Amino acid sequence: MEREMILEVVDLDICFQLRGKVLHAIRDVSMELYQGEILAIVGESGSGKSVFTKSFMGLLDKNGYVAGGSIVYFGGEEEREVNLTAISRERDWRRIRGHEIAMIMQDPMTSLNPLKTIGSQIMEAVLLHQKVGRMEAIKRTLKHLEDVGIQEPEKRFEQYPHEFSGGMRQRVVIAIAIACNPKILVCDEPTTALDVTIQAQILDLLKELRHKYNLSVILITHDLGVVANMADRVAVMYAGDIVEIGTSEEIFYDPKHPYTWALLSSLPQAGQKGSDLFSIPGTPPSLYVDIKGDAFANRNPQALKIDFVKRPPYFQVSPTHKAKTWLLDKRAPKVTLPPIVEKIRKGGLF
Ligand SMILES: Nc1ncnc2c1ncn2[C@@H]1O[C@H](COP(=O)(O)OP(=O)(O)OP(=O)(O)O)[C@@H](O)[C@H]1O
Repeated sequence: MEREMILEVVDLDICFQLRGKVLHAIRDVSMELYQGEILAIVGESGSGKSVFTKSFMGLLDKNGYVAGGSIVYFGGEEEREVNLTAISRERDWRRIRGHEIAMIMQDPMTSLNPLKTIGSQIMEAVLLHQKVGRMEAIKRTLKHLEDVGIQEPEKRFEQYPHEFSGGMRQRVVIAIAIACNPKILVCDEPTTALDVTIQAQILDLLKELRHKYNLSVILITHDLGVVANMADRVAVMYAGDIVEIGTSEEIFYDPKHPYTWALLSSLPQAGQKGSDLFSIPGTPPSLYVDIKGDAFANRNPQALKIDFVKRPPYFQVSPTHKAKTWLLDKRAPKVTLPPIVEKIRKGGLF
């Protein structure tokens, strides 16, 4: 089946000006997002996940700017293409933000107004984005509350955010996002602040809603474990670049980039104690200087000579899978896979 593209990013570069220096946060990134899919973006803190997705909504901090490349959105009114990188006026961003592309942040309290009932906050979004009258807006608000799994919606409508638990608040934030009728929902670490069991419920809810509302979901997380049962595709981000992208199966069972191996190796395994957990040695390179070669080379025990000299291009592994690593070059030597990667390949972990 032909998948319909909803967003296409080509050769995107994003920089920040800071105290007279330039930080190159997103380095030449290309990516496609398809209608109705869940794409997870995983990577360590500082790898650029938030900056990348904020650029789709005109939410970069004031000292940030797109230095090159394009972001094209295909779902605009009357299916018009919109070049998001060409938007500069706040008024034009407001037509996209929320309405076409909505975002859910880690801490629901930052997006809720503590002084307004949750019903009125969802209803505001309905009135603004769904162009209906008051009575219909109330009906739809109650329906959205039900859709996000909040029971007794009539009673809950009148309550304030402090009367909700953390997980319930996140459901309210999701209801507000849904009420804006977006085609893309960006979820930035939506469950990090929640208990493990609640985390799973929120992720299940997102899975359910993407079908109900035909949403494309971008799930940002630093935890590869979260995405195993959730995402259709996974993009692995390192030092401002997507170094590997593929279907969930491909990333978990046939990963190619040493950074993806390292992320998989740091997943907690059954029976492991805190001190046994593997953490990736070293630190990512500074984004203030031009990075030579493969940005992961200095942390990669199996790095080749060329990794320190020349940036790898994408090597296509399958029609849906590609990775930027010289190990995929025909001339590269065979290397041994880390034990956990071998174990997962043999079906030992998921
Ligand atoms: N306003 C800013 N000025 C300067 N640098 C910035 C600014 N905002 C972000 N950065 C830098 O851009 C890089 C990418 O940051 P980003 O927040 O996207 O990372 P992340 O992968 O989302 O991390 P986390 O998981 O911690 O949220 C980091 O080096 C960060 O310090």
